[in-house]
Amino acid sequence: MSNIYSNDIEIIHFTSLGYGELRLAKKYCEKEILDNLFQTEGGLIIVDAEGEEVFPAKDESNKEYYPQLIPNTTYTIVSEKDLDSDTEDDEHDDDEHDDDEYEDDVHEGNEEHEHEHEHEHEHKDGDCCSIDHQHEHKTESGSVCCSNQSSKSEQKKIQIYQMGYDKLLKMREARINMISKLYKRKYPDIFELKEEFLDSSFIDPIRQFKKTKDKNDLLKSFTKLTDTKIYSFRIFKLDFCTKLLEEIENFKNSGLPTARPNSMNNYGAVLDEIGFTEFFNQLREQYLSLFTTVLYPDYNGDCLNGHHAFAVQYKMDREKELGFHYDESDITVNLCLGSEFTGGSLYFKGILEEPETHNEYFEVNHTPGVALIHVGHHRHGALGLKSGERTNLILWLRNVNSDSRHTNSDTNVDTNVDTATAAIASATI
Ligand SMILES: O=C(O)CCC(=O)C(=O)O
Ligand SMILES: [Fe+2]
Repeated sequence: MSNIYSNDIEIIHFTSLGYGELRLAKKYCEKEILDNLFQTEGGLIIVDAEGEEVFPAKDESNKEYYPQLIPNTTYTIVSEKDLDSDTEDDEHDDDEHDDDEYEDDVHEGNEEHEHEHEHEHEHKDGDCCSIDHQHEHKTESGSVCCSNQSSKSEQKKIQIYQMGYDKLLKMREARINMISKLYKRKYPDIFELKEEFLDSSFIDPIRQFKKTKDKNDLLKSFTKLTDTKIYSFRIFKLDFCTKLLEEIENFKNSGLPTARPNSMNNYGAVLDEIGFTEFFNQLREQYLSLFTTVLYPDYNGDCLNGHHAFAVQYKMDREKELGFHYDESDITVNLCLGSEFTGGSLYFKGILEEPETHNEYFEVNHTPGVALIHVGHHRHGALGLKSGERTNLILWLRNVNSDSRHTNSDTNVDTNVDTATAAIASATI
């Protein structure tokens, strides 16, 4: 695996059994930091690609030592606690064969989003309560009292899901804390949204609309691309896009913990984790919602109250394309930040819940500074990059109450939605 970081810092890749992946500079790979980032609570086990346990390890005199981790290598992190609960579950599970499939999902996957699938699975099965209800109904002892009707095995599933979800939240919190303490921002002034960042074609119609209340004024700078409600428009001035791109690079070169932006894209960064949550809350509340209310009232565009903001990156020697999928959002904004590239166009093939649109094929090229807006369940993918490097800012906008998969009762929906489910999968089709 080549080193993807431009300033040659030594990066270690970690995958955590069932809890996602992380990249981290070697200089941060101390035991305490790994314990915290992976919430192993002291029971850290590090396994190399050959399945050898490299930590805990003992030298000839039986003294425990911490290993030298090799850059550009992937290690698996396991916590003793997870192994313990795995064993306990197995012991109690002998008479509950119905649960086997579920147990496999929980403990053997290595993607955060597998929790998401479990959640979907529960809905398909007609479970009585969503994860958020479980949160609310949790008793002090941690047991779930969701419904008298739910069977013991269902309750157990819920508990396991809940534990995984809580752990994902804590892991996310640990990353955010570490980043807020150690990250040296390149452009500190861009972390707070200012009107001067906005392109005049974005802000002028808004000013006009506030005077006239005429929706046609608002939509003046939107170009309709398809009858299936794909539009293009500008949001930020180009020099802001360049600064944001440089900030993302600066963050990646810091070697601080970077989680995958979602379950499909391997490269990029979660902007909410590096300090942009309030920025995008304001962009959504004060500006984007005006447009989505008019354009997408039937897709929750009039009641958005949360987001997941991330950057995706494509480069010739690593990820070049993105498979066919739909987003875990109500509305998606996709803004090309640059820099120089050919290829990588997006293609769209109809909205998931609207079969009459499924024979659509619409391709659109990216232009730095230009954003696309589309229905989250509009099925799409990205064609292969032909040269250069492409970075896009993606905003998954949501009404967090409309679908339990999007909700997170631990966070204030008006200030930040996302989430452990930042895991939140784009679903592959
Ligand atoms: O590559 C792109 O611009 C699209 C990314 C995307 O569809 C996604 O992250 O959900
Ligand atoms: Fe997508």
